[in-house]
Amino acid sequence: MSQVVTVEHVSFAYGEKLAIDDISLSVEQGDFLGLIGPNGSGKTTLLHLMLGLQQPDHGTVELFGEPAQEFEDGQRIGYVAQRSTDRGGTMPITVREAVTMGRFAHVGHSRLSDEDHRIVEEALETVGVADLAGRRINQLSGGQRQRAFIARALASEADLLALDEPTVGVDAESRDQFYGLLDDLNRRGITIILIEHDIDVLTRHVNKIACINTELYHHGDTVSFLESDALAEAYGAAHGVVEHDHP
Ligand SMILES: Nc1ncnc2c1ncn2[C@@H]1O[C@H](COP(=O)(O)OP(=O)(O)OP(=O)(O)O)[C@@H](O)[C@H]1O
Repeated sequence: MSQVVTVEHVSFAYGEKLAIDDISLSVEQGDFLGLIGPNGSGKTTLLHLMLGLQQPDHGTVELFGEPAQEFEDGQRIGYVAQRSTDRGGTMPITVREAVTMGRFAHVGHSRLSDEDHRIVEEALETVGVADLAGRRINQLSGGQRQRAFIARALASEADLLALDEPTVGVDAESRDQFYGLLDDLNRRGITIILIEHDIDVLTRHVNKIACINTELYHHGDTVSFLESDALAEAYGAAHGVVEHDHP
């Protein structure tokens, strides 16, 4: 089984504040990995380190067998950043245009071929946004927009999807549909790393869990995670802030 991401003894601090402390883990091809931990426990930071978007202070990260900071094959990775359900930061382009941009990595600035257009249309169909293709991205609901982002990653033929709380602000039904779509993509062999706060939702979909709170508390299959004390330990640890449903 080939390794998609390999993290070895990685530490990272923002100034004096240690955010990631000596974490080692690997993501294998075909994994659907859930990243869980309290607020401020370092999930987004670890994801950025895994994708080569931030450089570790100590330790090494490899992406598809190459040092993450030197990794240039960007179209192999589809990254849906936190808060991308917000309308504000999104360019006023149509869904089809956004998904078509996913093909540019393959063809550079040359003209898209019929095959490229076919791949774009197939990606729109697969995630169920074909009927929204002419709509502007910033006029979609949060759930529709997330699916459009996934379509773009599919059009680029990404084999790793990384999603940071992709369904914040999305209603429960759309969220279930979205995670059903991720299950389908994972069954097709796409490796997925997902940050999601709702542990019930997370454990229904992923097959591996990394539970962190600055340090790694558990990395392994979902069943062994549920049988362990990792969650209580990570949420009880001093680093992060435990979430409450009510203030
Ligand atoms: N740019 C930054 N500068 C300084 N500190 C930061 C920065 N980004 C994050 N931090 C701090 O690093 C720690 C880890 O943050 P990170 O966003 O990785 O956590 P998280 O688990 O993703 O949080 P959440 O669940 O709230 O999104 C937090 O204490 C946070 O305040």
